[in-house]
This record gives sequence, C-alpha cells and structure tokens, in this order.
Amino acid sequence: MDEQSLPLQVRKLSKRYAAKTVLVDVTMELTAGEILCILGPNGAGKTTLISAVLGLIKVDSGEVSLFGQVQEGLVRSPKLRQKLGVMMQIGSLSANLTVLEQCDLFSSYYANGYSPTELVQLAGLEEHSHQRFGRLSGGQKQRLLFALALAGKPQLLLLDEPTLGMDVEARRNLWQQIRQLKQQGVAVVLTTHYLDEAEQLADRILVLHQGAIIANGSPFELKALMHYKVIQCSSALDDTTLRALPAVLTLSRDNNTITLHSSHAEQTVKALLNQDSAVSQLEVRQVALEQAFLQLTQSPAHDEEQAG
Ligand SMILES: Nc1ncnc2c1ncn2[C@@H]1O[C@H](COP(=O)(O)OP(=O)(O)OP(=O)(O)O)[C@@H](O)[C@H]1O
Repeated sequence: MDEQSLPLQVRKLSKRYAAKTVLVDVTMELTAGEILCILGPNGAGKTTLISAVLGLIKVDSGEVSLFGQVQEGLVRSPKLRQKLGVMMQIGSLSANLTVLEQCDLFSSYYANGYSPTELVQLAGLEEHSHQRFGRLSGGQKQRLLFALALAGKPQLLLLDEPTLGMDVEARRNLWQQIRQLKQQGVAVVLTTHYLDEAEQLADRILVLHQGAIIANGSPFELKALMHYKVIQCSSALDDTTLRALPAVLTLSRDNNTITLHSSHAEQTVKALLNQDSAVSQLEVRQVALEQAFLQLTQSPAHDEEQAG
C-alpha cells in the first residue's frame, strides 16, 4: 500500500498539561486490516492519544495524518469523517433516547452506512430497541456504543477501552466482531488495560508508560523482548544450590514445584540436569505478557530515562 494512504500516521506527538508531560514524542502508524492495541496502566496517556488523533485536544508538537491527509485540529472533512468510526464514552449519549432512536440518529449521519435496524442487530439489542439508553445495563450500553461506532462502515475504527465493564462473554463476542472487521480490512486502534485483550486481539501492541511508547511489537515480540524465561520443575536440590545455578534471577517454591526465572534458560537447565539427573516435570516457557508488561512499566531504568 502507498504510504500516503495509511489509515493513521502519528509523528512525534507531545502534550503537556502545566507541569505534567502526558504524551512524549509518540510515533505510530497503522495499516489497513491491522489491529493495534495501546496498552498502558491508568494515566499512561491512552485517552489523550486518542483525543489527539481526533483533534479533540490541541497538542504541543507533532503531526497526525488520516488516510494520508495531515490534520489541523478537529477532523472536519466530511469525506474523512465518513471513513472514521469512534466509540464514545457512555456519558456522551442521551439517556432519554431509545436504542432505535440512537441508531436512527447515527445512521442519518452517513450516506452509505448501516440502516437503523441493522445497527440494532449489530448491537444485539433487538429485544431492547424501544428501551431508553439510560435503562440499559452497562454491557448493553457498551454494545450499543460499539455498534454506533460502526454506523458509517468505517475504514478506521478508534475504540477507547471498549470492553470496560463487560462480562467475559460480552468481551469475547466483541473481540469476535473486531476480528471480523479486521478481515474486512478495517484498521482498528484499541486502548485497553486488559493484557489478555491485547494478547488475544492485537497484531501489534504499543505499551504506553508516562506518555511514552516503551515497547512496540507483536504480542510474541513483546514477550521475546523480555530477556528471561520461566523454568518450572521438581527437584531434590536445595534453594542455595538452585540459586547458584547460572543465570538464575529468582526462585520460588509452591509445594513440590520450583519456579525459577532465568536470563538464559538453556544454561540454567543444562546445569540443573548436571546436578540433579532425577529432575522431573521440567517445563520452560516464555514469560506471560502480563509479567512482561509489569516489568516494562515498572522498570527503574525507564523511570530514570523519563526523569532525564
Ligand atoms: N485536561 C487535563 N488537564 C490536566 N491533566 C490531564 C487532563 N487530561 C488528562 N490529564 C492527565 O494526563 C494523564 C494521562 O491521562 P489519560 O486519560 O490520557 O490516561 P489513560 O491512559 O487514558 O488513563 P485511564 O486508563 O485511567 O483512562 C493523567 O495523568 C491525567 O491526569
């Protein structure tokens, strides 16, 4: 694809509120049919980044391009707006309008979008179409907001914490819908605190910490970024011997199971087998994304970089 027509390009976006830096040189891009998850803890800058992409807030420096067009403030071009779907927060819809009335309204914004009844179906709210928005459950509200974001059959979809407050089944259903959109070539940016969500959905994950991107890669690459692996086994060796094995970083025990974190699993396992040939239930695995994420966002080295 021609670089000019990428659905989204963000270059060196920075934003401060008084003394607080909220976005630091954020650069990212998104191709058609790609799902990008922006993962970060509370206050990392996820919502600010989405708001900046939409031109809802003024940034201090940097540039946002949508479908090859550099944006100045709020996205105003009707042609661009037709290509864009945004999932809003619950508070942004009138509590008094019914589900069907909301769908009617959103459908009317788009020339070639879904009909109101199709939107009700997309939200799975056929049995609640005459219920007022304010009377829906939290999960139903989220489903309606998601369907409304699709009203114009967008090519770029921005979802700010779309599964917040949803139960497990509703989350899985939404993931399925997002995967289908990807199959249709829709580019999706999704912010989340949920590590499993990013791992399940993302082609690429950006980890945002204190406004800066501290990791950018596929879920697999992100895990590989971590230098250590988890080794589990049963062994008669005592803790002192285990801790002295090469490359061992940490040791813990749960009944008969020993868990070691190693910065070089092959070296550790070789030495372990040399010292205890009766070792059993040996398992070596990559660190879970949750641990990778925690390590990334709690790294003192990174904090020093930020401060500097
Ligand atoms: N209008 C504002 N004025 C001052 N500070 C702000 C403003 N908006 C956001 N912030 C600060 O910017 C930082 C990033 O906020 P943001 O809402 O983007 O984080 P987030 O990653 O979306 O967090 P959460 O996951 O909790 O929604 C926070 O420290 C927040 O307090």
